[in-house]
Amino acid sequence: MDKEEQRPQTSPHVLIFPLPAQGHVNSMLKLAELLALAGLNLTFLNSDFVHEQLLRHTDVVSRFLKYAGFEFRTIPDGLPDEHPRAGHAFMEIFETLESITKPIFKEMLVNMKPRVDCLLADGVLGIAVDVAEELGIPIVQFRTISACSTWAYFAVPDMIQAGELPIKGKEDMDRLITSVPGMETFLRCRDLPGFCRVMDSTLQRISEDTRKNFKGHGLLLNTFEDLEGDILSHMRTKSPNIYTVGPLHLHLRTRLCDSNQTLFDQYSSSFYEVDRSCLSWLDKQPKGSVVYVSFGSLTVLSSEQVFEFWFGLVNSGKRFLWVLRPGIMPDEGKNIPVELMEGSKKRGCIVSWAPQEEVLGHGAIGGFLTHSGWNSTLESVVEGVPMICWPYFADQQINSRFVSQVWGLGLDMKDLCDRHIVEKMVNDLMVERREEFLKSATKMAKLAKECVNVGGSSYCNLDRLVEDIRSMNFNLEK
Ligand SMILES: O=c1ccn([C@@H]2O[C@H](COP(=O)(O)OP(=O)(O)O[C@H]3O[C@H](CO)[C@@H](O)[C@H](O)[C@H]3O)[C@@H](O)[C@H]2O)c(=O)[nH]1
Ligand SMILES: C[C@H]1CC[C@@H]2C(C(=O)O)=CO[C@@H](O)[C@@H]21
Repeated sequence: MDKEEQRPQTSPHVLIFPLPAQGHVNSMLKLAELLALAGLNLTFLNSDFVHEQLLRHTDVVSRFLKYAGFEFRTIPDGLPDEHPRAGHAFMEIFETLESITKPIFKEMLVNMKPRVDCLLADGVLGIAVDVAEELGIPIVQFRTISACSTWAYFAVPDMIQAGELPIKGKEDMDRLITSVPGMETFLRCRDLPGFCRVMDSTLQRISEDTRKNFKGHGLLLNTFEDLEGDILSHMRTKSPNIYTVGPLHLHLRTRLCDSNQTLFDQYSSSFYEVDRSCLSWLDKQPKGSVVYVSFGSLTVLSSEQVFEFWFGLVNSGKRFLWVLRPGIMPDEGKNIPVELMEGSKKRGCIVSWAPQEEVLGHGAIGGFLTHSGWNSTLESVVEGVPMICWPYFADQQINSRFVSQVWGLGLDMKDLCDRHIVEKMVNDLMVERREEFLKSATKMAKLAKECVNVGGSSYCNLDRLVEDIRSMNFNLEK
């Protein structure tokens, strides 16, 4: 039987379309498997480039063969293969998604068999909302960032109207912002999503896409009520139908174990070769003694910045596991000082890409120096690992403010890159304030697990989403 004949005929056909970026594909694949477990027919639309990386570095495509109604399709993202797809240059993808991908996507939807009954699109893909409207296809949007950052982006027009944006230079960065409901007492200019620092077409695009998130059949968020309930209550005054279904990686693990599948086999959806040797290095380290350092898939650092972090880590005297992703440091030519080489030999392990979920779950990890990408933040929350936050761009600035100021799960190193500060913050997190942070991190980890267990808010919201998608297909269920 070919794929079409295999699809369960009484289930709606949902097309899932993530922004072609690691942090979006990771969470969308978790969601896709959860929906496949619920028996929906699914098409997962990757960019050609992303799909090539997944085929080269993972077995994720073969993993989904067990779901009868599941199919991968691909589409060009419009960028040349050699494009770095990282740093601020990543934003160029939005131009080619609009000019090249959008017409191909529309044509694909028109001709797809079976027809697509519902689009489940990335909340930052305005092109999907436009095409869904043109073709009259129901759409649910999944914004892969935190509720707090989504809400801040939603408020950008209000901040402009109130004269709170643009930010008026370095001396203005600690001014409190009062136009984001629920954040009036702690949100400074410097904590706004990074794109708010430059009033350009990028901010306008994301702000407009965010306003679209609050239209359509509903908004999915990879978060949970106990973490962001206060902000979610404000958001629900503008969009009553918000499904909090996260933490998705834990939610999937829980449901697979509940469905008596073989114990959840950790699978990778990485765009890079995963170096698992760091796990055996961790096995030799004392409990809670290692700082894990990773800045995600899009961050780009100068060699000066890399050396400031490196000196700070070595001078802290703590053990560290550091991910130096291919392309993170474009000006790689600098010579590495001998004291860094010596210090790293004694107490460090450096890899190009790690099995991060397993690393954060390893007993040797005592802290996480992170860029505050939302998946990394949730993965650290789930494992009860305190964080030092060094945001690079986008939603990361506001995530780091909530981690430190609202949730009490770590320290905010925003806008600083100095070896002495790195050293001090590592020691504060791992020694001086260790018990304080471990107490709040352990409590939040417990709440995360309760939300994805049977009867928990995220568990119930996912069931509601599946039923709502089914009910959209009135002509299938009678
Ligand atoms: O060595 C590594 C490093 C990271 N990861 C994984 O890669 C993902 C990284 O995602 P995230 O932490 O969200 O960071 P980015 O890759 O930077 O994600 C982009 O997308 C996110 C979700 O929209 C945003 O929150 C970020 O700001 C944005 O940069 C996570 O699942 C990690 O577990 C690995 O598997 N191995
Ligand atoms: C490069 C970033 C532009 C916006 C995207 C995003 C979002 O707001 O959904 C978060 O971080 C990045 O993945 C994207």
